[in-house]
Amino acid sequence: MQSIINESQPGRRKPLTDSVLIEGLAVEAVIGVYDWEREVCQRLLVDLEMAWDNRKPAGSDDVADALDYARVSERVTHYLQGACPQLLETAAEGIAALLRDEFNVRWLRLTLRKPGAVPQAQAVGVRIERGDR
Ligand SMILES: Nc1nc2c(c(=O)[nH]1)N=C([C@H](O)[C@@H](O)CO)CN2
Repeated sequence: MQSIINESQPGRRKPLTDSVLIEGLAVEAVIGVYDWEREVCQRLLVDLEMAWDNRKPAGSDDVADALDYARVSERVTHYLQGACPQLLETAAEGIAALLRDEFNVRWLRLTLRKPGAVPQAQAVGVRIERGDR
C-alpha cells in the first residue's frame, strides 16, 4: 500500500538533513540607524547553518562538491562590508538571498549579532530561516 507521504513521487525532494556550519564569523562593517553609526565600523558576528548534501563531497573528497565554507565566509564578509545597511534585518535578508542565488543553498538559518550595540547585553541580533530543507 502506498503511504500518504511518498518521497519517490517525481518532483518531490527528499529533505536534506546535512549541514555546513560557519560560527562566529567576525566582520567589521558600517551598519546602524543613527548618524554616528554611519561614520564608524562596528563588529558583526555571523552564525550560519546551511543545508547541503555532504555525501557527495565525502565520497569524492573534492571541495568542488562541497559547500565551501571559506568561499561563503569571504562572500558574506564582502557583502556586509559593501552593503552598509541600517538594520540587521536588511543585512540578514541580503545574506540569505546571496547564499540562495550564488551558492544554491536551499535552506539556511542565519544569526546576525551586533555585540557592541547594547552595552548591558552581551550581544543583540536577529535570526532568520529561509527556504526548505
Ligand atoms: N531590530 C533592530 N533593532 C535595532 C537595530 C536593528 O538593526 N534591528 N539597530 C539599532 C541601532 O542601529 C543600534 O544598533 C545602535 O545601538 C537599534 N535597534
